[in-house]
Amino acid sequence: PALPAPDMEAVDQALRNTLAAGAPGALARISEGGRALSATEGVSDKVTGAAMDTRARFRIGSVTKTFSTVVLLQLVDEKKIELDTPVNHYLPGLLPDDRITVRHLLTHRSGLSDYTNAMFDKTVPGFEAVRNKVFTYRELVDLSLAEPRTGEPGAAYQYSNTNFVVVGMLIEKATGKPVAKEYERRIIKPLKLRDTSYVHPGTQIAGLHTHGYLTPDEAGAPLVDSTEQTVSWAQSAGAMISSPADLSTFMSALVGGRLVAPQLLDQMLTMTPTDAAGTRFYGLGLRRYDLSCGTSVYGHTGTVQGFYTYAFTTRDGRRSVTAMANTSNRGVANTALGATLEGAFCGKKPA
Ligand SMILES: CC1(C)S[C@@H]2[C@H](NC(=O)CCCC[C@H](NC(=O)C[NH3+])C(=O)[O-])C(=O)N2[C@H]1C(=O)[O-]
Repeated sequence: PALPAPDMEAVDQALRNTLAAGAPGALARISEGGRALSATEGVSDKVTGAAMDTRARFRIGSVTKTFSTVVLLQLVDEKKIELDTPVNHYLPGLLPDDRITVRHLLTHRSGLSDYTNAMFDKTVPGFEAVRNKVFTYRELVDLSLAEPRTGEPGAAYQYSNTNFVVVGMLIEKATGKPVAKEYERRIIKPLKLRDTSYVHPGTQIAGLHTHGYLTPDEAGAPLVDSTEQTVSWAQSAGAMISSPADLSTFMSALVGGRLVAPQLLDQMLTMTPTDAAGTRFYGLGLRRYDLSCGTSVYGHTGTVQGFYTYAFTTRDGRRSVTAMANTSNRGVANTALGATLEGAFCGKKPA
């Protein structure tokens, strides 16, 4: 059934609420049938006062995980990697448990702890300590292995960046190439994503881009411009740069079967619940949200210092939405921003 028209009033109200919750700016871009509806509020640069611009690039954080999953599943299709084979078969001795499989990584069921919890326990000091640092994948995995594991392999969903750092290692081992090359060759070029790039360890966002502002833990403390960083603490788990239009192109191409073989896309879309309400799910490097109007949308969220992103599409890929606020560590901003999805996909609420 065709979706109701987006409720742009509700979308814009969600953006205004996001600013009221502390974001300097927020945007939403809805693409459908070759047309786009956009809404922006506030500023993309607190110094110049430049307005938020849906054409501008920004850091997408963990939406990168879906790009990494696509590359890995293409390698599975090419018989270079098997989903239910232990990671240590490909990377001998890396993990302390031979039972951890490639699939456990993509479903966040490996039990490997997330090193970023300790790394960013104190938000601004943690960020300042790593913003110009360059880590090897191995160093990031070792940070995780220094902490207790969160459970037995396969036992439970427990989100961990470590899983997708290991995915990056698998991609580089199987291809002999840096992940940047594989993203470029397998996704960015074929889809003509002109505003999407994997930059590591450079700290700049090239071209027209939005500034991101990290909200400190201390109430009332000034926001920190966190736009420039290596994102080396995340790499294949979160270092991608993109734009609202490119993310919608990517997500609708993904569900439309243009990136991953049908039987592997089915596995990507095979979801397990991640919340008590039973409206949030995770498959292989992909989230599903069940919205209040009964529509299920597929995509990923991203939190990287100064940017919070939602990038979702309908199962048929006909309507795709990117929403972004240029602050992070501000839970309410994320919650307010999330309401854009309801307006964009569910349309006007019944009176
Ligand atoms: C599961 C998440 C939320 S966390 C994960 C990843 N982002 C990170 O791991 C960075 C976390 C710290 C970022 C920082 N927060 C603090 O420092 C708090 N002390 C901030 O808000 O900028 C990403 O992106 N994912 C999000 C996702 O997938 O939605």
